[in-house]
Amino acid sequence: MAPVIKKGIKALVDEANQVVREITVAEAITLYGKEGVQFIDLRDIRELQRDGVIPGAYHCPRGMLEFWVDPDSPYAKKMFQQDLTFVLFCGGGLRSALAGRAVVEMGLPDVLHIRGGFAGWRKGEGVIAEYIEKAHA
Ligand SMILES: O=S(=O)([O-])[S-]
Repeated sequence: MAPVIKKGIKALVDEANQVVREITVAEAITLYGKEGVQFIDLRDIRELQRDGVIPGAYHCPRGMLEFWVDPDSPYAKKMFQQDLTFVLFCGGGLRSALAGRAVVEMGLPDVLHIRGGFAGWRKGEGVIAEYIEKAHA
């Protein structure tokens, strides 16, 4: 028998959106490129390769976010130890809600996420570019 899911994705995302501020694509476009604002791309690498990227966004796969944010983690990244407004996005705005909630609860002070994610950004004619593989030295 299939397990009974007591709290589904809709409830989880709705709850997350009470904790992390969701912004529209139009708001995100006005923030894009501003000093002190860093876009964070939570999508899987295959999504970047297939759909393209927002230039300047920092790629942090969803599964690594909490580990990269916590300075005490062995995987901590300097990117998240800065006083920045972090604008999270994923493919459609669901993963970024859950991710945003997690890092707000961890103590990151200034976190937003984009409603509709990359798909919404593209529809709203936000800047996108082809993904370019980084050369590894
Ligand atoms: O998390 S998602 O909205 O990209 S399916």
